[in-house]
Amino acid sequence: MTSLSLPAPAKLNRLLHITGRRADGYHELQTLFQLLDTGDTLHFTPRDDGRITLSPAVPGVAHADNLVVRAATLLQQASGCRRGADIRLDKRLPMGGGLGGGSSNAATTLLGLDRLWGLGLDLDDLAGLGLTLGADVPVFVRGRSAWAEGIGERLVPVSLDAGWFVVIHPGVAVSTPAVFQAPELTRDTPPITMARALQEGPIAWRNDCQPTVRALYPAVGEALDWLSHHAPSLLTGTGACVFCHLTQESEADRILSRVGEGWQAFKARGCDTSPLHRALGLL
Ligand SMILES: C[C@](O)(CO)[C@H](O)COP(=O)(O)OP(=O)(O)OC[C@H]1O[C@@H](n2ccc(N)nc2=O)[C@H](O)[C@@H]1O
Ligand SMILES: Nc1ncnc2c1ncn2[C@@H]1O[C@H](COP(=O)(O)OP(=O)(O)OP(=O)(O)O)[C@@H](O)[C@H]1O
Repeated sequence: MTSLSLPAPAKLNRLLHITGRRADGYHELQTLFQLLDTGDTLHFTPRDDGRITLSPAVPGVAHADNLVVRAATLLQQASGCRRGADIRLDKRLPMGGGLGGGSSNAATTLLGLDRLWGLGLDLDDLAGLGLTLGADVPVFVRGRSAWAEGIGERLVPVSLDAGWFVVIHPGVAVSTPAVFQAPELTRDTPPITMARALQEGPIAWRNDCQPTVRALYPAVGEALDWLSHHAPSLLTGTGACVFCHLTQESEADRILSRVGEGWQAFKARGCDTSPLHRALGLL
């Protein structure tokens, strides 16, 4: 195989409950991951000398810290593969946006290089490797919108009401560790069953991080207030992005045409199966 171009889609957390805190400081969550048909694109070309190159560099992220490079190196170590790759990353997703951009880049790298290097690892192996890179990586490796528990690694595929989403980035980067360290964060939401969450539907869905993020980042609150005038709106992950769900594309276009300057906004379609897995013929 000479080269491979693959999507790295975004996710939204349509519900996010924090149900506890583990001894290692990580938080136990219940969440509904919604995959989107929009995201970054990665291009992989094999090398025989074992080197991993990445271009262009992601501003503010050192080469060795980039989740693409970390995923590629981890895969080399886990498989004993001596091949390398030149990787190009077309970045569209905002960083620190709660859209899982870095995690999705890592998942696409794991699946892309597994294919390019002919390793034949299965999705269980790749999801296990991915979890060591970040809590959001496994859902992108498995490629299905899902109900998730644990720190995001116990996944049950679900079919969500796909429709359209308007996503607004209010121009601030939110630090995920800072939100999870905030003393006032709700950490004791009683666990619910997946069946109950799905039965209650979007009207009842909320994000336990939202009050803390509103307090720490007023710009996020402003975006939420503005979008809520058009449709019920929520924070995704730890932010900074906020979103609303719409049945018609024309409603999304109408809202987008009114978004003021200073905010980055886009529309995307929800999907139950990842564009990555469709591109690889896996689902
Ligand atoms: C909030 C979510 O976006 C929901 O999808 C994810 O749980 C965050 O996943 P992520 O960005 O992949 O997070 P990681 O890179 O694994 O963790 C970043 C930091 O956030 C905190 N963290 C993250 C996830 C979690 N369940 N509990 C935590 O306390 C930890 O301090 C961790 O050091
Ligand atoms: N390839 C990458 N793309 C984006 N961020 C990266 C990448 N590699 C490392 N990072 C680091 O990871 C951090 C989180 O980036 P990411 O785009 O995944 O945020 P996020 O959308 O808030 O993710 P999540 O929803 O998983 O919390 C960035 O601030 C950056 O320092």
